[in-house]
Amino acid sequence: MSDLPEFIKYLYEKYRVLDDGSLASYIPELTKANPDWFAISIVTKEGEVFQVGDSQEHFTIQSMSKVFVYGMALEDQNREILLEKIGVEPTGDPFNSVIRLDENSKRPDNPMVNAGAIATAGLIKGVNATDKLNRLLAMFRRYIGHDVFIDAPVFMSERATGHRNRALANLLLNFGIIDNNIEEILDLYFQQCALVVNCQDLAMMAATLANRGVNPITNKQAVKPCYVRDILSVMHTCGMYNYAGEWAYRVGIPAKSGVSGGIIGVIPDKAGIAVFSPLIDSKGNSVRGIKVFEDLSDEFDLHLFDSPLEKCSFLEISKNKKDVVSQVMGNG
Ligand SMILES: NC(=O)CC[C@H](N)C(=O)O
Repeated sequence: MSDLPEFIKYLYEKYRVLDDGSLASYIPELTKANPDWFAISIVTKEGEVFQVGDSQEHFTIQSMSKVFVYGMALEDQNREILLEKIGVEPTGDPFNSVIRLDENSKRPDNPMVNAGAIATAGLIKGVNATDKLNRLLAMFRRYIGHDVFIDAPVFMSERATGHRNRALANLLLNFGIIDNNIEEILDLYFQQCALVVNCQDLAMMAATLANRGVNPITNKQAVKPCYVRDILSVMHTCGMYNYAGEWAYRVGIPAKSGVSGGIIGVIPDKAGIAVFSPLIDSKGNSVRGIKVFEDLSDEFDLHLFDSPLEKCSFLEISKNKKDVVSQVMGNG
């Protein structure tokens, strides 16, 4: 019997009361989120689902989309062409910074920051804008396993206010990274960010990556297995922006966050994890999300560099922790 269901309930209770952080407000529509929303979902590579809280609440995927669109660009172009246009170096800068793109004058540092993600959107193939969007939606559908749609008000809200992203796109054009259909590329980028998901969907998408690109429920291949390694590498080094180093140190799970308050993490060959709580810190990462991932990583030895000898059998907790959990949950 796995201890996981009880443990995530415990984490939910432990961090529900934490109300640090604030709602993202630079995209006006995101301020409509309820700060109390909180969910933890885990999907194993066999398709088993464990979850607690508001796991069916809808929100937009925001920057977590960058992971999946990067995978699609890898398939559409190939590794070398992509590397010429977009690097794989962490920036240490905020996700929406223009500084390094201008200073480097060549290419965005990585596909997980906005500059790199806009460049990635520019590399998606299709005969016209509609075709590109349809291909993108079909790709998301393969990961999630059911029909998907775009939140039009969030899309319009970001399109109307995304001046910084527009500035990045203009710099990318200046450096010859994207061609001059800037508004079309930005639309695709804003649309991918406005994809509607819930926490369970996110965990399923992460589980698909954990399962080498195959959705554990539908058994459909969402991305070619040879690219999963590339995707997880950039998640590991760049997925948490200017917190990526500390995250790799403390949590050690390839992950990606979004300003709507989600964080996805991939445990290769085991499971996908998603936490959703819209209160974010100054770096754009969910406050409760970080805490939950830290505890899960510690408790189940999920850090990539935990010694294999010390790793406990997946999803079982220690006797001491069991006592703490029982006390908090009121059944000890
Ligand atoms: N970190 C994020 O989630 C940012 C995504 C948002 N759509 C933006 O471009 O600013």
